[in-house]
Amino acid sequence: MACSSRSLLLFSSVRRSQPSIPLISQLVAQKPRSCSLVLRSRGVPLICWNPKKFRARTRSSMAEVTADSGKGKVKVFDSEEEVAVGLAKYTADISNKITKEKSSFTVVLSGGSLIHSLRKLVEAPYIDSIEWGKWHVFWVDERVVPKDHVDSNYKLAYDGFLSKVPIPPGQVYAINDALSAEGAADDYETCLKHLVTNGVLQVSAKTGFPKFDLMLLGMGPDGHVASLFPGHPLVKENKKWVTFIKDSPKPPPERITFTFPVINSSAYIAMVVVGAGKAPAIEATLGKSPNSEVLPVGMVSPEDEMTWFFDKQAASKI
Ligand SMILES: O=C1O[C@H](COP(=O)(O)O)[C@@H](O)[C@H](O)[C@H]1O
Repeated sequence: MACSSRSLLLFSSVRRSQPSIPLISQLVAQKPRSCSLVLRSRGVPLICWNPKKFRARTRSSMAEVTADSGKGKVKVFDSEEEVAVGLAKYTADISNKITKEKSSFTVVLSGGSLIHSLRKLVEAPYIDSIEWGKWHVFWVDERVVPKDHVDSNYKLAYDGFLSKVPIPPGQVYAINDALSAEGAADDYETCLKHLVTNGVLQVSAKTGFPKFDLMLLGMGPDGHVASLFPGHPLVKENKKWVTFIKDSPKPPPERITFTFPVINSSAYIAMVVVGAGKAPAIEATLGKSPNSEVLPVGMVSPEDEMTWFFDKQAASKI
């Protein structure tokens, strides 16, 4: 890269060191008199941007509005496709921030539509910018079924995400699918306690519950998060780290789930919600006159930062 105060030239190879969108934005923000960005593949220039065109692209392609709702940052995107790009950028940024500071980055996934929304993270430029070797992956909830069952949240994440990135297999913490719901919840809690003891997982100084770095969560149309359903007594569990349910209103009935004290002790939470079918629960939670009955999604409140990712349909009633 050659860069003078008012002019700037940037070369990069597409596969290994493609500049990230934030880097490009930063460079453009310096307002150099001239700026060429040339992405090269095996020495062959592929794309050339000038800053004026890039600014136009940025404006039209980042159709995103960010606001503060009082319950966290709200990002609304034009389409689900753009939600996926925004989520990839957000996740890569947090991963890079934490992996600069620590030797482990603890990430919790939900099942459901969240995994589809993570698809851009396994594409360039994001996949190449992440220190996958430091990732430790957990599930906020899991269905008590074999790992190769179509209902398994592990299988969903493996097929759509984990099989595409080089996270060491020993740092992917699936439930023990040979156990009962109760046994699997106890076993998972024990596993978390070991990870606290060996320093992979931290504990919140405020609550004494484990403090994960990032939770990437989805929400059901009824406002449930993890396997914590509206009106179910499990939403009030305040001692256990991991618990179980045998009467889930959404099949399959047997599941294990993190409890609210664990969810709310995490540093960052991204709540990813797309589609018109989820707009009523979002209205009840973030709308002008929120419902008197607080849905589980409305109880989510991490220690450091909450960010909501919506497409226009999910945000249509707020
Ligand atoms: O059953 C579950 O549902 C929720 C929401 O799923 P979605 O497909 O409506 O996004 C999910 O977050 C949870 O992990 C899963 O077990």
